[in-house]
Amino acid sequence: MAFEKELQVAQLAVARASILTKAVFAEKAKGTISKEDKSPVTIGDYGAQALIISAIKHNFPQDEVVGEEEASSLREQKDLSSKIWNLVKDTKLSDSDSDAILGGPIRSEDEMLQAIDAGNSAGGSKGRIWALDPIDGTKGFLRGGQYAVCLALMVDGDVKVGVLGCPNLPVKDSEPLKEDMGIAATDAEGYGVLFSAVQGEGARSQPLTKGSVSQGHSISVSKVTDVTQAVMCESVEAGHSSKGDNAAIAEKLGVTGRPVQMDSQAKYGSVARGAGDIYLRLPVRKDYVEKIWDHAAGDLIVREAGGQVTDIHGQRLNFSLGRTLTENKGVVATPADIHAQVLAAVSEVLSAK
Ligand SMILES: Nc1ncnc2c1ncn2[C@@H]1O[C@H](COP(=O)(O)OS(=O)(=O)O)[C@@H](OP(=O)(O)O)[C@H]1O
Ligand SMILES: [Mg+2]
Ligand SMILES: [Mg+2]
Ligand SMILES: [Mg+2]
Repeated sequence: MAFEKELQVAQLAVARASILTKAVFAEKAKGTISKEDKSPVTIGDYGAQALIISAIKHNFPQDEVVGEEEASSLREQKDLSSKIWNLVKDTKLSDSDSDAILGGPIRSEDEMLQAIDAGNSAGGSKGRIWALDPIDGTKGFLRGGQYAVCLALMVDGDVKVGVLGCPNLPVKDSEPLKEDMGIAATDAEGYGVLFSAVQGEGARSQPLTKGSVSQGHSISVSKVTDVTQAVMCESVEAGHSSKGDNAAIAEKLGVTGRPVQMDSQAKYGSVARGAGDIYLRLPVRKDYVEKIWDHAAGDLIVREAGGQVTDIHGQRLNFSLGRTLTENKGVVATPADIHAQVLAAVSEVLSAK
């Protein structure tokens, strides 16, 4: 199998970081992390980024990382930094062999800050570059809803490995999508999924555990042929995707059900395993440019599951241009069989505006 080591490290690193994000959420729920400590999401973001980058650098020292967060402001906030360090130093996988693969614990607070800083790659079309979103769907994380820990490896600008840890999604692939699904599910029985894909080798899912990873099982997009029966998913935040355009497209397609709103790349995971059929992300503002870490893992996972992912103009997402998707606007992710039909409706609605 290609990229076997990379896949294993990525899966374990995402699983370990998810332990931290769940701990942060639990502390917030208990009130141990208060608003004065900055938002819990900041603590989770930095902590998860540090853990994942240190695992990548331990195994692949030459690789670069495009990470969402950077540590310069954290260096000036000593209290916040030591709070994050207290969580990071104690976060480990319960299986010690698996934890050792990641290089074991980070050794010092300074090393933690250095790891966060190492997410500063400019990206591009040359070499091995990881794209990392330590918490995608920060709003969802805060409300106890969907969020994802997202990691992808690109080689020469092409996504080769993608991993999504979704702590609040149901384990069962066929569970129908619901808006309140997994609300504050942190560690509840039956919740937490780890999606993965390697280019050319299909997409898989398995329970997101605290210990180790397995082969998982193969997943595929839904076989929906009658688009009127499709389940659509969209962002929760109106500022991230145009709800009005989405509704107009649904009407044009004759889709009868209401769209399911969920935060984060959990939408890509849901389409990849056929729990949802159509993910539309329609630009709200002309000037917003999508970030590669918000899409790289999900793009590969959906395509490897038999889906098609393009922007609103039908172009593949181009991850080789730097930290952003400068050539693309919006996202249309569906099973390959209905993509042309959905894209046609998207074009009609958007060009009529
Ligand atoms: N204006 C605008 N348009 C499009 N996208 C935006 C915009 N502003 C922010 N973002 C990015 O959206 C990421 C959150 O993902 P979703 O939009 O899928 O989830 S949500 O339902 O809106 O929370 C979110 O990722 P995180 O910051 O990791 O949460 C942002 O990178
Ligand atoms: Mg994000
Ligand atoms: Mg994020
Ligand atoms: Mg953010």
